[in-house]
Amino acid sequence: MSDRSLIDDCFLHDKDRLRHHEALEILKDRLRPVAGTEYVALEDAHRRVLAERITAPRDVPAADNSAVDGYAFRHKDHDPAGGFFKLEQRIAAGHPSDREIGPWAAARIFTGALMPPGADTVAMQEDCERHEQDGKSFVIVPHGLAKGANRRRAGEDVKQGTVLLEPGRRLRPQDVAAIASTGQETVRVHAHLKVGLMSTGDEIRRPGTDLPDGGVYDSNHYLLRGLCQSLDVEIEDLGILNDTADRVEAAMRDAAGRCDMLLTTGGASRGEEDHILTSLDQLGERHMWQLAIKPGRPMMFGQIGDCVFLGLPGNPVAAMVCFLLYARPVLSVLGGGPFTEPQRFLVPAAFEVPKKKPDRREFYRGILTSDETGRTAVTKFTRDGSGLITGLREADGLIEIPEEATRVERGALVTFLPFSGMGLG
Ligand SMILES: Nc1nc2c(c(=O)[nH]1)N[C@H]1C(S)=C(S)[C@@H](COP(=O)(O)OP(=O)(O)OC[C@H]3O[C@@H](n4cnc5c(N)ncnc54)[C@H](O)[C@@H]3O)O[C@H]1N2
Ligand code: MOO
Repeated sequence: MSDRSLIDDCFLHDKDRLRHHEALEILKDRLRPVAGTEYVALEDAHRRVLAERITAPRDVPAADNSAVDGYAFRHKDHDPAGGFFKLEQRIAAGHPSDREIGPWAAARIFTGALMPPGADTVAMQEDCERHEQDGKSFVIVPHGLAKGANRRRAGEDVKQGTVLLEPGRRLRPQDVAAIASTGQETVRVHAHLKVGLMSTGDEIRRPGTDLPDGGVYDSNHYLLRGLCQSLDVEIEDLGILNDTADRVEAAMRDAAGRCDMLLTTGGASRGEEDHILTSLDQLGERHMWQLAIKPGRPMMFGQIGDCVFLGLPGNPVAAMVCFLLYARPVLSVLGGGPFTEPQRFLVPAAFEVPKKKPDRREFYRGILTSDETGRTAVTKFTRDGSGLITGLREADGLIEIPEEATRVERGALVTFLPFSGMGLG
């Protein structure tokens, strides 16, 4: 673990602040899953974190069956010129037949119906011709069908005993479908985490109320609520706290007793009106504060008893960037999942930055576009202010510029973190 984990000087140079990768190491080192487990019906399993290994108890599909509506027969009776078969039976899905297909015989068969004994190949009905003669039915099958054509094999999707899903997986619709395909009707998942959301600042007001001079509407609450909902946690709205030390401390103590995690915004830097830091130090332990990143520098991480504490900066852009980079993996681990890193892609820059401060990692708001040749490229939201929700609204993701970079050249490959790879659809 880093020896810079307890830096507490707001006025350090970036090179002395904790770096992004060191912050991730501290988080990984300190975090353990805390959510208990429960059984839920498959109807309620979407987005929950799996707490058991799912193994296929049987082959899926359970037996050979037809992939099309058509005619099933023995391939060896079908010569290169095609075949003329006597229709002897009719097999629909859910109504298997145990009657053997003999030489030059075929069964009318429908998609999903089990192959009759002896048959190994199916011709699609559109490719066949039917004939009625002397009260009997015949079918002419065209030439060129390979042995096994249009037959789905038992176990071709999943073999009995295959591990379908490991614990820790956040279940997507197709994962729930895979569990359903095994016949299992309930599934063990991690219980919802309880997350307290608290906004701070004398100037902050909820929408729907009058805004006094100098007032600011509490956009961060709705930003964090939505971000948390993408992780399916239970949210407790702790409202807005005024900037008085006693109130902030009492509210944090109270919430920490009930919540698995407490997320605050605002009051993270060390102005005289910023009480989050002092309250955390009074009530619990601070594991990090002040990162060499932009935006998001004053973010803090600590714990109050068993409650994990993340103090996000008040500026909305910094709050969102810190949530996606740090709060999201923290919530995932606490909830029984993996430490989720954002997806990263290298994309050509359709912008340039002539001068960037070294020693800190910067995150710009990135908008996908195409360059002159039609290739996908990324451009930067032009203004850098950390209070501009417009940039977040217009962006498709974040552009990550590493510590050592001092400029960005147009056309150079830059790292792009799509919002869709951080749980935001
Ligand atoms: N002397 C220093 N000043 C500042 C530093 C520093 O290191 N030294 N850091 C700057 C950085 S970087 C950031 S980021 C901000 C964040 O500081 P705080 O977390 O203390 O945030 P506040 O001062 O409370 O608010 C900042 C800004 O955000 C607005 N805000 C706050 N809460 C909300 C909300 N719920 N919804 C919408 N907007 C909100 C608030 O009105 C302020 O405009 O500090 C710098 N200063
Ligand atoms: O984190 Mo602040 O938003 O860097 O300005």
